[in-house]
Amino acid sequence: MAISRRLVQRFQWSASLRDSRIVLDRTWLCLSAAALAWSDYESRRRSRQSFCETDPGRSSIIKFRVDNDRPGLLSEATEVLKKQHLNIKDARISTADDSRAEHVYIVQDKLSGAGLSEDRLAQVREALRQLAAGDCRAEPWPRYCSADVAKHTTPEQGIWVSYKDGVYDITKFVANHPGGTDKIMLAAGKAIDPFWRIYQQHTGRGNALELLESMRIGDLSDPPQADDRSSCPFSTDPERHPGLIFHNNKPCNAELPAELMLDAWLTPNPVWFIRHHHPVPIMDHDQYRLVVDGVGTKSVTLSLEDLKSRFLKREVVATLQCGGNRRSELDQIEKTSGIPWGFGAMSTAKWGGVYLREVLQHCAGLSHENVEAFEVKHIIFKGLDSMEASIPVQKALSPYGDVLLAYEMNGESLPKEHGAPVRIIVPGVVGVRNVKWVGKITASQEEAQGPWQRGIAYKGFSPNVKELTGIDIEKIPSMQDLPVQSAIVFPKAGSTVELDDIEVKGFAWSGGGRGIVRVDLSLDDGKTWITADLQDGKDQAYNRAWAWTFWEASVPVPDSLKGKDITILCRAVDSAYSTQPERPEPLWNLRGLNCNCWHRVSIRHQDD
Ligand code: HEM
Repeated sequence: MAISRRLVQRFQWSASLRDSRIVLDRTWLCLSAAALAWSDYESRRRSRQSFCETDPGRSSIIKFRVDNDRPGLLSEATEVLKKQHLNIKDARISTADDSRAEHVYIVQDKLSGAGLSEDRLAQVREALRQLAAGDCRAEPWPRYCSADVAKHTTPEQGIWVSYKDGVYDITKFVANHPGGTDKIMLAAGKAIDPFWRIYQQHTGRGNALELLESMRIGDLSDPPQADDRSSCPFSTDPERHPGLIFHNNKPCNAELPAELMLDAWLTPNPVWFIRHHHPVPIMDHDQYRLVVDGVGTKSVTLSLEDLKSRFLKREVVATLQCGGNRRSELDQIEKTSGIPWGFGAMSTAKWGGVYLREVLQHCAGLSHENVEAFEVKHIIFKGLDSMEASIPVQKALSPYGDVLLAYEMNGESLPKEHGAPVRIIVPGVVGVRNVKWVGKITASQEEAQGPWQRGIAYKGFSPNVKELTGIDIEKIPSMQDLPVQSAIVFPKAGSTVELDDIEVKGFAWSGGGRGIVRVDLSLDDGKTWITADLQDGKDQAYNRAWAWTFWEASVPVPDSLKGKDITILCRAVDSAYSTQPERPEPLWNLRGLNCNCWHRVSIRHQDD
């Protein structure tokens, strides 16, 4: 029976850990990619050109087909392989409806770091046969050279890439790539190593390496030389505050720790959350030029000094939140794809700069008449790091939209980390539109290009959508305003409280400038509620409440819960009387965006 039809269950070794931990991988991406990769394996093997029967290559494949699979056989087999002094780079099982199964192990000789000679393969085969009746084949992993990889650049020929010493068939994965089809296709037929040196989020904490390994089809006979560390594009990134919670460092993605969140309504600059897509660009402020152009404008070029001297300085207090904030809660239902943020991918600052609308209208001549006449719909921001995003022209030009070209943050010059010399602040709108290090602003009839606007990165799908083949992504609107949000910051999950009243503190915020009208807390899963006192941020202007509102409450512990585990939950209501949904399950989406369900914190009450 073909492997594709019976690949219903798959275990994957984390190649980087190489320990005995088996990871049961249920991600949509892995499953579909793995199923397809393995179903294609046999046919590719038959047609391969440069497979060398005698050269052991860098790894070997052990295929162990058993008639009667049983629980624990995988562990027993891996023990046998370890005793044979093998590194297990990957392990998978495909099971049929009956009790037959095929175990596939990718192994490497511990001593030589290479695949196994014919003699060693025979020994391994014999050792495995002692475990269960069935057929055991051991063979070298197919070997290809870069020239073979280069021949595979279209869906018809298969889209292949190489990474270090591996060759991968990514044909079926391309449409599901979170960074967009255009970006991944840049590497079709090539080594992805140089691309991943820039986008190092792939080799950080996420699941990209595991995904890639699931698509492996062979070894690369002429791998690129090891990275030249001195050319690391991140070597000039700024020093970072050690108190941040780092998810990645290249590029940096770090969140504000809960312990520091409520210390000040304006988050201190050094502990502001960081969400980068690239290395931090180095920019001499005297050389900085901002180009403003596009349909309905007369093109202008402005220096930092022009912005400071030719326009009134404005100040706006705004909270920014990443669209993936609280993604880790959705990951608990089923792994999504992206940084597993807690609730700290948001922070607040007083931004100083000039109104974008004043630059567009008074300097570049983008009047309301021109917007109508030239059918301008979007304002596109291009960052010097090659990030690109856009917002609707209505938001950019609204006298109440408060979109800023910011050169100050909390009274200081904008730090490099946060976009110096100039960044965009789009209050009330998802963080990714607040483009840092902005070099060009363009009025356009079209949205910005790229994965962060048109790709899947910031688009919300229904919980049913687990893979994107056949879905017209362009038709799904990209995120702009964010929904109402709140979280309990204190007490911390897992802590113990002793008093009869629990002091609970947190924040609430909503997109689109909608203020917070109420925050409710419950200790009995929403049967009864206590209303919190709103603190800093409660008096912001109608529909211009761009910053978060802090809240606190003293919640009496009922006798029935004294001395027990208690789950505290909160939900906020915004000025549109929209409130947070109860459960995360109906919010689950492929990219893990917009998680704003009731926030729950479990603690223990200690009764004296
Ligand atoms: C070939 C195998 C590849 C795999 C398995 C892969 C996988 C992934 C995954 C899982 C993510 C989400 C990461 C996260 O948000 O934490 C991602 C994002 C991304 N990928 Fe890839 N990728 C591949 C190739 C590439 C290539 C060759 C490029 C560039 C030319 C690229 C560019 C990007 C970009 C720009 C993002 C978005 C990063 C961000 O928003 O910060 N990827 N990829």
